[in-house]
Order: sequence, then C-alpha cells, then structure tokens
Amino acid sequence: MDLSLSSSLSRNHAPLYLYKASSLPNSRYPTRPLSNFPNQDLKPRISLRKPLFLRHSNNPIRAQNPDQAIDDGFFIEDVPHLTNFLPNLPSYPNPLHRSPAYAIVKQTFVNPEDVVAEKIVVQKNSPRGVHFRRAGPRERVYFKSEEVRACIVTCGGLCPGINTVIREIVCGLNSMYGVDDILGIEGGYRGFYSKNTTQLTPKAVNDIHKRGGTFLQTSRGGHDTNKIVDNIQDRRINQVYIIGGDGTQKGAAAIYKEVEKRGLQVAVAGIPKTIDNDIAVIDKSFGFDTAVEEAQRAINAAHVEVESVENGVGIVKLMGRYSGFIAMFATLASRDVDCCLIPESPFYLEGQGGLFEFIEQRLKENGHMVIVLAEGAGQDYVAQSMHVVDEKDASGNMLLLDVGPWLTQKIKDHFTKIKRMPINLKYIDPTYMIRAIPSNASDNIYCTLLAQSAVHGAMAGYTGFTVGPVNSRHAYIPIARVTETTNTVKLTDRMWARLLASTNQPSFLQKNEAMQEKLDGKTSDVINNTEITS
Ligand SMILES: Nc1ncnc2c1ncn2[C@@H]1O[C@H](COP(=O)(O)OP(=O)(O)OP(=O)(O)O)[C@@H](O)[C@H]1O
Ligand SMILES: O=P(O)(O)OC[C@H]1O[C@](O)(CO)[C@@H](O)[C@@H]1O
Ligand SMILES: [Mg+2]
Repeated sequence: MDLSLSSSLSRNHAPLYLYKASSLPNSRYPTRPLSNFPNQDLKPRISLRKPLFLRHSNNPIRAQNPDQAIDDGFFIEDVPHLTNFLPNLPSYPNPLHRSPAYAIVKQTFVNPEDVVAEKIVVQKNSPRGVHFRRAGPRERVYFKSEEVRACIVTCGGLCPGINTVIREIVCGLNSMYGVDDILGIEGGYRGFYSKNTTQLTPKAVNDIHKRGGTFLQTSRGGHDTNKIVDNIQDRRINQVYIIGGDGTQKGAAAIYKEVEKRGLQVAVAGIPKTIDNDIAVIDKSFGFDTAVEEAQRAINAAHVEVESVENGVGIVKLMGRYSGFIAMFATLASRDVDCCLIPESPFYLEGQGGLFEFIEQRLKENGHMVIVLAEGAGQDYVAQSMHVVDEKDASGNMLLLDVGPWLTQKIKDHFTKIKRMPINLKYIDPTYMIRAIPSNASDNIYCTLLAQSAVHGAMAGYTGFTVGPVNSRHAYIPIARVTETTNTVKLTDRMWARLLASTNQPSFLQKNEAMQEKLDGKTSDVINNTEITS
C-alpha cells in the first residue's frame, strides 16, 4: 500500500483542494474539478485520501479501496495557494530549519496532511465531516526572506489585543523568517491610498502590546478594492496582513480576488477581530475574554451601588450588536446579575412574565437587582416607541438605537408613576471601556498564535485565508466561511439554559412564541398588542 505521498504533497498544495463538498447535505461548497488546479498529475484524489482514511480506519478491506474512503464523508474546505494561479512559482526551504529555537522541536513543520475537524463531537457512525487545513509552518516557503515586503492594516472597531497581533506579526516575520521590510498602513483600508506608510520594526512595536487601541489607527468605510490593489502593486507589497471583523474580512476577500485576477504574487491573510465574538467557525475571537473580564468591574460597581440603597436597580449596558456573547458571559461569570437581555432573545416589559413583573418580584425578595443589557437587545421594541430614521456608519452598518436610556426611563416611569413604588436606578454604560484596554495574559498568548499562524500561512504561499482556532487547533479557513454567517447566541444551546438557570430570569418565550405565531398568521388576535408595543 502506498503511503509515501507526503513529499509530493509538500511540494505542491493543489491536492487538498479536492474535497467532495457537493455531496454534503446543504453544502455551499461545490466540488472543484481537477482541471481547475495546477499539477493535476499528482492524482491527489487517490493519494491523499488513502492515508487520511487509513489513519482512521480499522477495516483493512475498506482501506484498500480509496474510493470508499471518499464515501466516508470526509471533506476539506481548503484555502487558495499562490501556485493556483502562478503554477511555476519557486519554493525554498523554510528558514526555521536553521532556527536554534526550533532545533530540538520534535515536529517543527506541520504534516501536509494535517487537518482540523470542524465538529469535534460526532457519533460512531456519522460521516467524518468538514475539515480545515491545520495552521503552522511548512517545510517549504514561497518567498525568499529578503524579497518579502509585508504590510499590516487594522480596520473596524477596537478590540483588546490588536496591538499584540501587530507586534507578533512584525516579530514573527522578523525572528522566524528574517523579514525586515514591514509596512504599517495607517487608518484602515483608506490608508492604502490616502496616507504614507510607516516602517514597522521589532523595536518600534516592542511595547505596543501593553497599550489598548491600535498602533496603526483604524477606520470604517473607504474600501476601494482597485485603489487598494493598485497601491499594493505600486509599493511592491507581497504579503498583506489584514486585522478586522466581518466587514474587514469581506474586504480582504475582495482584495485577494483582485490580486488573483491580476496574477500578483501577493499573499492575503486575514486575522479575525471582533469584540462581539460574532465571527463564525472560530472558537472565540481575541480580546473577548479581556472584555468580559473588564465588564465584571462595571457589574460589580452596579451591584455595590444597588445593594447599598433601598429598591436599587442597576443597569449595565455592554457591547454586542447582533450577538449577546459579552452580556451572556459577563452575566455567567459574575453571579450578581439578575437578568441578562440580549439581541437574540426578544423581551417584553409589561404583563405576566414580563420584565416589570420580574423586577418587582426581585426587589421584594432581595431589595435590589442588576440587569445586564446588550446594546443590540430590544431594538425592534425601542423602534416602536420612538421616531426612527435609519442611520448607518461609514461601513454601512446600521446604527443602533440606544436601548440603555430607553429602558432606564421605561423602568423609572413604570415604578414611580404607575406602581408608586420609589426605586433607586443606577445606569452604567461602560461600552467603550471594555474594548479600549490592553489584552489580558491569555488573550496575549492567543494573539501571538494568531499572528504566527498568519505569518506561517503567508510564507507557505497560502492566500485568501483567515486564521483562527477551530476546536482549539489553529486552522486556515476560507474567508467566505467566516463571513457568510454570523455567530450568535443559540437560545436552544445549553449555555443559554445555564444562564437562565443561574439568574432565574423569565425566558420571555411565552410571549415571543405567541408573537411569532401571530407573525406567522397562525393566530388572529390572541395577543394584546398594545401591551407588547407600549
Ligand atoms: N462587503 C464589503 N466589501 C468590502 N469591504 C468591506 C465590506 N464590508 C465592510 N468593508 C470594509 O471593511 C472595513 C471594516 O468594516 P466594518 O466597519 O464593518 O468593521 P468590521 O471589520 O466588521 O469590524 P467590527 O464590526 O468588529 O468593528 C471598512 O473599511 C469597510 O469599508
Ligand atoms: O462606535 P464604533 O467605533 O463604530 O463601534 C461600535 C460597534 O463596534 C462593535 O464593538 C463591534 O462591531 C459593536 O459592538 C459596536 O456597536
Ligand atoms: Mg462588523
């Protein structure tokens, strides 16, 4: 049985494109024909699958037939490689071969067959499922160190750890690959064509991980693919590191496509950044833990304030446009929170099972309560009670209505005017404080791994990819996979149940279900609509 394909695979990266995604149920990734890829003489369909299959098979009969391995339901969603459109690109031994730091490492280079499973929990007989290429250094690289001219850009909102990622890209490129031509693009995407660049050296970025924000500045809007790629060409940049959220990654995909269209030897690597933790596929976004930790300070303050007065009600507003992860995790971590309101779980104020009833009950029981409110919670509800003009930011993101003051006023009015029950309401809005701080120790390490994975990937000639941990293993993920959906809190998952169990707050499900039925036209006028919209 031929298991000796590693060397041919490490020479060329086309084989792993051959996945069989079209046969996956609801697959969005059609199988790409062999003829789309260079070096098709390697016959990867058979060679690759044999050992991958064999590693997991105890059945020698099935293992002898590689086609049966394909039926095992094993798929790879791979990332592009420069040799796809530049088939004659030379490769070189990875300089890490000579690195004293890696001298006694058991396996410096990632096995070309290593993949990371998207789903870690499977059943005995379930298909093996979707996999991504494992991140890490490769035996051969597609850039000579002295010919690399890299650039780094940061876009979108802030997040703890951006500076650590910048620092570690610069230091990683320099210390592992001997690259010393690294440009900082200032002020986000528009910086490519409207600003001068700054030279980034290990010395220049040495201390920046201790600061919040972005050393390179950021912006929203201003993505002009042609102008950006013109500039990349004019400046002879051949590695582009792009740090940003979902919008930024869409921009990175557009840049990659244009680079490919022009046939440029430019590796485009995306590093996902979002304080909201709303990026799909990856386990968690960097800076998220730091933000949750910082949110504890605001929650603690609210708790101290409200337990020191009679009928104290504390409201803490946290970030989270469409995903309530920060609010959910901050609530779970704190244990001082009585109610957590997130965008995914519409709430209502009045009537049975509503928020007012719950507040009254908690005040009677404990004399105080704390509410954590994600900024995107109850947006439809708020919109119903105020005149709304749709406003967007420079990137086209809808600007949210400020649910914090709205809810504060609603609660005050209800208890003082209607219930005649004096309450002490303290509203805390630490919105920007939780994302403007430096990353904590574990986020720093996470950022380092992200940066190094991106550097290894670009040096190895991969392009149009995003890096990130999938089930704790860093992987190269096609950009479209992380931008086509958004990660949101699943109300049907056990984590939300844990939260409900810890706060004992209403689930608001009864009314929501009734509302949904009404929207679906299943019921006529069962619901008192004025109650819901007031
Ligand atoms: N569909 C798109 N195609 C190309 N560029 C885009 C697209 N969407 C957004 N961008 C660009 O990406 C940059 C950042 O986008 P945006 O402001 O939405 O932030 P983000 O990256 O999503 O980060 P976050 O939402 O976490 O703050 C902007 O310069 C914007 O012009
Ligand atoms: O005020 P800015 O900088 O536009 O950012 C606010 C938004 O950025 C985020 O932090 C990330 O998308 C959101 O939670 C928030 O709504
Ligand atoms: Mg975004």
